[in-house]
Amino acid sequence: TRTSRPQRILKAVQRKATVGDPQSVITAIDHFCRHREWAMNVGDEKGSILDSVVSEVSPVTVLELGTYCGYSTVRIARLLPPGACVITLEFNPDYAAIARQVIKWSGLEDKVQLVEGASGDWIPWMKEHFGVQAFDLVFLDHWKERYLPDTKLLEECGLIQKGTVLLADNVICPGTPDYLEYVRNSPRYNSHYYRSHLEYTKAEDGLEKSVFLGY
Ligand SMILES: CCc1ncnc2c1ncn2[C@@H]1O[C@H](/C=C/CNC(=O)c2cc(-c3ccc(F)cc3)cc(O)c2O)[C@@H](O)[C@H]1O
Ligand SMILES: [Mg+2]
Repeated sequence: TRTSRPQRILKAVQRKATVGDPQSVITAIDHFCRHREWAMNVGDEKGSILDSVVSEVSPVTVLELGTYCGYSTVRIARLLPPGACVITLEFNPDYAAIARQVIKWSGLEDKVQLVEGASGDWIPWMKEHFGVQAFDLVFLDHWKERYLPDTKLLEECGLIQKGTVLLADNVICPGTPDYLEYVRNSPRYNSHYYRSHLEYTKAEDGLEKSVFLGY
């Protein structure tokens, strides 16, 4: 096909959403993915759970792993108070380029730092390069087999501290069994499963929220 699916998602935003109106960007993407072409955004149902966790945590610094088209980046950034920001890592340059435009259309670029590169390469530099002391909230939505190694790397780098909340997408579908086993069995995390559905479908999926209890 001439264009990529992310390019068609951006077109839908530019056609249907209002510049500077994050909710209209979210609505445009959800409508496109529900009625035209499925895509792996967290979606409206799980997105509402994401919203409630963001509001509950009211984080100052958020890390998102896996930007894709920027749908969940916009969901998170629109709820952040002035001075708070989300750092989002994306290693596919084409997806990053689309996400930058989606984030710009929503008018939230001041609250978002999109970093192009692999999570494993960038996490060790977060303190030095971005002045991050620790993350208040981490949203995991990248390659499912990277959830556990990146969580361990975040721990080793001291970027997860007492009270840090990890929120993981897709713990059922496609599934992240090793990550789930780790956070649910570790004495250092308090975990809760939010049962929901795979974006835009009736299949079961859910989000796992894990609060770090400290060492
Ligand atoms: C190297 C570390 C690393 N560093 C930086 N960026 C990275 C990265 N690894 C990956 N990325 C980027 O993140 C995004 C990938 C996300 C991967 N997500 C799913 O696979 C997924 C699948 C389904 C589903 C598909 C088909 C079904 F039938 C059912 C369910 C549903 C979902 O919600 C899903 O999130 C892309 O932008 C990658 O470029
Ligand atoms: Mg996902």
